[in-house]
Amino acid sequence: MPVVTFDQVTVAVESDHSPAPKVLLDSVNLRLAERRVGVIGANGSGKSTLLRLVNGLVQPTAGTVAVDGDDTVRAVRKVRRSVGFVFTDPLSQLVMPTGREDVELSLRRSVRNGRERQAMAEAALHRLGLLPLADQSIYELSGGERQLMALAAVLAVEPAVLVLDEPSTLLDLRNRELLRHTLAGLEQQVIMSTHDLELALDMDRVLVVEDGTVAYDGAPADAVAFYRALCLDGMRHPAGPVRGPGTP
Ligand SMILES: Nc1ncnc2c1ncn2[C@@H]1O[C@H](COP(=O)(O)OP(=O)(O)OP(=O)(O)O)[C@@H](O)[C@H]1O
Repeated sequence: MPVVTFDQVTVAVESDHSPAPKVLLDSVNLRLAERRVGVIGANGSGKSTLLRLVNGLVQPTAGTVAVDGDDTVRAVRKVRRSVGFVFTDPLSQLVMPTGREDVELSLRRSVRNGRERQAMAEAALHRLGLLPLADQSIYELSGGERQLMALAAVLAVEPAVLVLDEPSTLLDLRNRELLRHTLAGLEQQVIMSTHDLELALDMDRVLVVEDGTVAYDGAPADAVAFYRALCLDGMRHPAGPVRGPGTP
């Protein structure tokens, strides 16, 4: 299994609202060697930032991130060959008119032979039940269908590490189960952020990100319990308890 390491990683950006930089992640240390790593946490806590560091889409302001010892900044090309990244919004990823063309484009670098590439694309589309939609315009697909198509395009090249940023947001129950089943059958390492706590429970290890730090790191059930407590506590302050409509 690949090993992804974060060594004293801080990400800070210039802020329009304050002279001090805004800290998105603060001194994160991690060694991820499990097959299934989940990342959960509130909106804006830093999950996407953490994931984007793994393939060099975000660079650390301080510290280093490495995949099997390869620095994600200095060896970014090598890292990107082994790390596949699936975005939350499939339209920021799918660039070709149809899903089939997109999957074939993904394979272009690694598979020179055209027929072989077509066969591999066919297999990747088949795996996610997408063959009937393969030649339809991307813009005529539903959000969930596009999300699966983006996953097929990344899975086709069989990256050693698969990073998924909230992959189930647009999926219905059936397709969410298909995603779970697909992830369960993958050989490679998966690092996935999600708001779907049931999906998080399928992982081997779960990180809870809170305000730019890893507030909990451990077994999925414990991490989910920690996160629930954190959220419910958060609802009690600073604005007071959340009241439903009609609450006196
Ligand atoms: N380039 C940037 N410049 C300024 N602020 C940023 C930038 N990227 C992210 N942020 C801020 O950093 C924080 C963490 O963002 P991030 O996208 O990592 O959160 P998240 O946990 O993935 O949230 P969500 O669950 O809503 O997707 C947010 O407050 C966000 O507004």
